[in-house]
Amino acid sequence: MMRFTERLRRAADPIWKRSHAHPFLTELREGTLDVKRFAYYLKQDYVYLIDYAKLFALGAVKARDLETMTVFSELCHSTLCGEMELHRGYAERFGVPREELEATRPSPTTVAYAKYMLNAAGQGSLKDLVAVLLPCMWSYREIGAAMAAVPGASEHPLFGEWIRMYGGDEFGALADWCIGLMDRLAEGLPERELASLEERFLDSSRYEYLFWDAAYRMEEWPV
Ligand SMILES: Cc1ncc(CN)c(N)n1
Repeated sequence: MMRFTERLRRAADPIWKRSHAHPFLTELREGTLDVKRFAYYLKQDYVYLIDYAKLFALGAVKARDLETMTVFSELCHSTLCGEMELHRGYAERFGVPREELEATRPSPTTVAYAKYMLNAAGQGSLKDLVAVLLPCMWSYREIGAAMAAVPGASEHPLFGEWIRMYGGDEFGALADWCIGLMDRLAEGLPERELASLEERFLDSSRYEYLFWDAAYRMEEWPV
């Protein structure tokens, strides 16, 4: 029988393909992305990750067993002290002080995506929370691995560090754990509930696409 996450991956394929083909990612892979766009992305991603870390904290609260609770608290810690350290390192290279990074005004897309996730997770149970966060972990792992396989991409003087983080084994193992958890939580659920989780997963996948697009456009509030 097909695993639930296989069904999710298939359903999201047209959206994920659009992300892989987005100029933000093709130019990042080729090393030609405008540094201004990359810096904009990192600042937006930094404030997005603050809410994302809260999502993991909420996962620890909603977990029903100690193992799940422990991994969610590790995910929260690794976001705040591992992933966001990458962003702080880049900010330092760009001469952006830490306070300025943290005070970044979230773009309309950043607000919409982060609040969508927190709202869905806050109102639902652990399976809803995992369905909304899964595209974030899984698509970055897929994007990172694809980029790391491009000869020379991981050694790029600017983008290499980003590619090594998301294409690396540590990030990959955490993404795998989230995939396994989704499958376990979906076991035995009626089709109506599976379809609702799939919709959550697809909406987050759409927001992932929008996030790349907003970064490429360097989206700002119109007024
Ligand atoms: C928007 C977004 N989505 C996912 C990830 C990977 N944690 C991220 N850094 N930023």
